[in-house]
Amino acid sequence: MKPVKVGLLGLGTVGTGVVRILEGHQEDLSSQVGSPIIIEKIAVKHADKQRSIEIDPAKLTEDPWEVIRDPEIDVIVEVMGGVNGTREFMLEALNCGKHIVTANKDLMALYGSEILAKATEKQCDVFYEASVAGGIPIIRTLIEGFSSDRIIKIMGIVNGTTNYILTKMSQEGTSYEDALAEAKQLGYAEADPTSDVEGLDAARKMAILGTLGFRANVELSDVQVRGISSVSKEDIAYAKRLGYEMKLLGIADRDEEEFSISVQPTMVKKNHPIAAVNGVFNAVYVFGEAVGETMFYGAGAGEMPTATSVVADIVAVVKNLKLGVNGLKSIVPYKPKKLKSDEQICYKNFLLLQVADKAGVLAQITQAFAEYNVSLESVVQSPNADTPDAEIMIVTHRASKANMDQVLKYFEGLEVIRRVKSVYRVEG
Ligand SMILES: NC(=O)C1=CN([C@@H]2O[C@H](COP(=O)(O)OP(=O)(O)OC[C@H]3O[C@@H](n4cnc5c(N)ncnc54)[C@H](OP(=O)(O)O)[C@@H]3O)[C@@H](O)[C@H]2O)C=CC1
Ligand SMILES: N[C@@H](CC=O)C(=O)O
Ligand code: NA
Repeated sequence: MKPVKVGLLGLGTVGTGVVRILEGHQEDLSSQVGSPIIIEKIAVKHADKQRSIEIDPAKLTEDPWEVIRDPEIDVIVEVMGGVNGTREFMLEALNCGKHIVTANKDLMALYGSEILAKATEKQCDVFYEASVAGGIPIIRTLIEGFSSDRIIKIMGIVNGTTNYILTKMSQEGTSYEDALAEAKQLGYAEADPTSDVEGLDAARKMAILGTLGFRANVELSDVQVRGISSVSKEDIAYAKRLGYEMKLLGIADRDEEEFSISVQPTMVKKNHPIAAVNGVFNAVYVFGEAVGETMFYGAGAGEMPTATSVVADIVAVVKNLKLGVNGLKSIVPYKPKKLKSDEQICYKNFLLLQVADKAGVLAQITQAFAEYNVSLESVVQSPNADTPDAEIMIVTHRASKANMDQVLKYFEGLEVIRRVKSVYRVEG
């Protein structure tokens, strides 16, 4: 049994987990694929860095090209991150006939179609299960499990860092800054956590899920993005008071052939299963025309859950090697991309307004909604303890994004509205 040789690019949080699993589960793995899987070489930035695992120093290099061009290596496992440079490494690895396993959603969201096309040309596998929702096998599920169905909606908590922060703020009253520092320390956050908190990491993952679910080429620029940096403890408290949990939700939904994809802080009704997903856990809810409701749950980030998906992808590559069927499994989007207009994007909204506490105010506000055909589900007014003003919480029925934008514009000219404090999408 000739061993299958793996070259690792990166030995950080995820790379370390990959080494641990490949070493710790070697017997199980080799009996599944019929060969030992061994790590031949590892590229790192700092070869002399102290590591939490023991590594033969002869395997380490600071030159990724040495790994990519090593003729002994069959599979390149890319867990170093980044886009520029990494894209070139991946394309060259494919040119050298090597299969790729990557956890890099930035790369797959931006250059996935180029990399997958090259893989098909070179009859190589490119698997990227760890790039979305860490340890949850959601990519495999969309490609294989739902190959027979038509996906109508995908709704996901796909960023562990922000779910950790929102959960800490909601359940323990932790400050945003402290919760983010903890998420960094636990290895959940990206090298630059701005992409977590501003929703970009989730947007990249939703672009990948949208492409797989709708079989159209969804690009990052097609995803409307808002992060959690403006979510206050007060917003979370108001959400709770009305029976909702605040979550950073990626939502991809379609009507017939037209779809929209967004990432935004969303108030989710407490009885929806996704509202109960807390901490670093992720969940992806998928509604298929035939299957109906399904939901997949698990750790979305962290060393061992993410490495589980990476190693499962290595196993898949090796099984294909044995069968001689590499390069056949990537989904090439074949449907035309038709994005919904703002008139077609409809959902419920929550608004928190600070208003003058005097007669006729409510009438002026409801008039604005009536003007733009937005119907209201509930209106709650309460005094504001710190000012002579009042606060009004409003939940609308489903309304088009275009009409809601008009209402908000109208509010800018209303003297009785001191401030629109918050606006959130509502689900469930
Ligand atoms: N952390 C997580 O929970 C998850 C991460 N991912 C993705 O996995 C990838 C890796 O993440 P993570 O393990 O957290 O990242 P880390 O920052 O922990 O590790 C990065 C590794 O890559 C090495 N590296 C960086 N740049 C270079 C370079 N130019 N040449 C050679 N080696 C380099 C570093 O070397 P050195 O150690 O010497 O500094 C380090 O070992 C990213 O794409 C990330 O988005 C996906 C899902 C979950
Ligand atoms: N930073 C990401 C890591 C996994 O993709 C997250 O927090 O989800
Ligand atoms: Na996954």
